[in-house]
Amino acid sequence: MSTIPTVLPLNSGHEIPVVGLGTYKSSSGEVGEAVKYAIQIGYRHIDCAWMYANEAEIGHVLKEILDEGSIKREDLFIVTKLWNNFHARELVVEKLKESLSLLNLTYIDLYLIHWPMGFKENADPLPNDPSAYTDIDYVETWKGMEECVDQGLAKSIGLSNFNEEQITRYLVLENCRIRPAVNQIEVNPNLNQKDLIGFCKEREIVVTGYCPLGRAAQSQVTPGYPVSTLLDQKVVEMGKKYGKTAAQVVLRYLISLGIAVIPKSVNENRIQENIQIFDFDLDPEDISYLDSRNTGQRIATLVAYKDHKYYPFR
Ligand SMILES: NC(=O)C1=CN([C@@H]2O[C@H](COP(=O)(O)OP(=O)(O)OC[C@H]3O[C@@H](n4cnc5c(N)ncnc54)[C@H](OP(=O)(O)O)[C@@H]3O)[C@@H](O)[C@H]2O)C=CC1
Ligand SMILES: O=C1CO[C@H](CO)[C@@H](O)[C@@H]1O
Repeated sequence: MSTIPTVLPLNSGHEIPVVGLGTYKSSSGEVGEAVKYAIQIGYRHIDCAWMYANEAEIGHVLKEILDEGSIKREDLFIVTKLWNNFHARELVVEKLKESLSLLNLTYIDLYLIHWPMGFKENADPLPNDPSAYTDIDYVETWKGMEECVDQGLAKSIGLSNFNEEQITRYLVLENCRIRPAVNQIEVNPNLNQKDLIGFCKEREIVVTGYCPLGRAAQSQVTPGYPVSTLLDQKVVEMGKKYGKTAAQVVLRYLISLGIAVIPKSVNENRIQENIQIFDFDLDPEDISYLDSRNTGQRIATLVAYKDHKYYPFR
C-alpha cells in the first residue's frame, strides 16, 4: 500500500494536516459539537472564516479543549479568512484580531485572503450593487497580511480563489516579502484543478481543496450546481470493492493529487468517515474513471461579481 502523508510542508516552515474540518453553513448549536467531536477523533485542522459567522461558537469549544489540557495549542492547525469588505491594508490586522478574539486564540496558523475582489467596508458582505466594489489592489491587502505575521498573529498567510495570473503578480513581480503558503480553491472530481495545483506546486504553494464532496446533497436540488460525484453509482460501487463509501473514494482520490482537503460535516459518522481515508489505495482504472469526471463545472462561482476588476474565474 502506498503511503500518503498526513501533513504537507508549507513554505513558512510549518505543516498543514491533509484532512481538515470545513465549517461553512455549520449552524449554531451544531458547529461547536462538530469541532469538538472532530478534534476528539483526531482532526487537527479546522477551516473557519469571518464570513461563516460561527467563529464564536468554535472559539468556545477551542477554549474548553485547550483548558482541559490533553491537546495543546501547537497540536492544532486553525485557519481563518479575511472577507472582501476588509481589503484596505489598515483593516487586515484589525480583522484578524477580531477573528482571534472570537476564536479564543492568540494566533492563527493560517490566515487567507478569502477572495481577490474587494468590497467597501460598510457594504453588505454579499452586495448586489457594483457601487459597493472597491478596486483596492490585493497586493496592498497582502502587505496587511504580512503585518499579521510580523506581529506574531499569524504563523502562515495565503490566498483563496486566486488564479494563476493573480498569484504571479505576487511572485514574479516580487510584490511580496512573505510568500503565500497556501491557495485554497474548489477541488473535486468535477473540477480537479490539476493545472492550477501543478502551477502552485512549482511555486511551493500548497493547495487546499474546498467543496471536496461537491456539496453532495445540495448538488441534487440546487439549480446550476454540478451533480456531485458522490451520487455517481459507479463511484458508490467502486467504494464497495474497498469497503469504503463514495465520499471516502473521492477524498482518497483528491489527497493523492498532493493537496489538503476540508470536507464539512456536522454528523459524527460522516466526520469520522471523512478522515478514514489513509488505509487503502485506488486501482489505476478507478483513478482513470475519476479523472474522466473533470468537466470543469464549478460550485462556488460568485458569478454575481463577474464584472469586478479582480474576479478570478474569467
Ligand atoms: N475559500 C472558499 O471560498 C470556500 C471555502 N470552503 C470551505 O470548504 C469547506 C467544505 O466545502 P463545503 O462547501 O462545505 O462542501 P463539501 O463538499 O464539504 O460538502 C458538504 C456537504 O456534504 C455533506 N457530507 C459531509 N460528509 C459526507 C459524507 N461522508 N457523505 C455524504 N455527504 C457528506 C455535508 O452534510 P452533513 O454536515 O450533514 O454531513 C454537507 O451537506 C467549507 O465548509 C468551508 O470551510 C467552502 C467553499 C468556499
Ligand atoms: O467560503 C465560502 C463558502 O461558499 C460560498 C459560495 O457558496 C463562498 O462564497 C464563500 O467563499
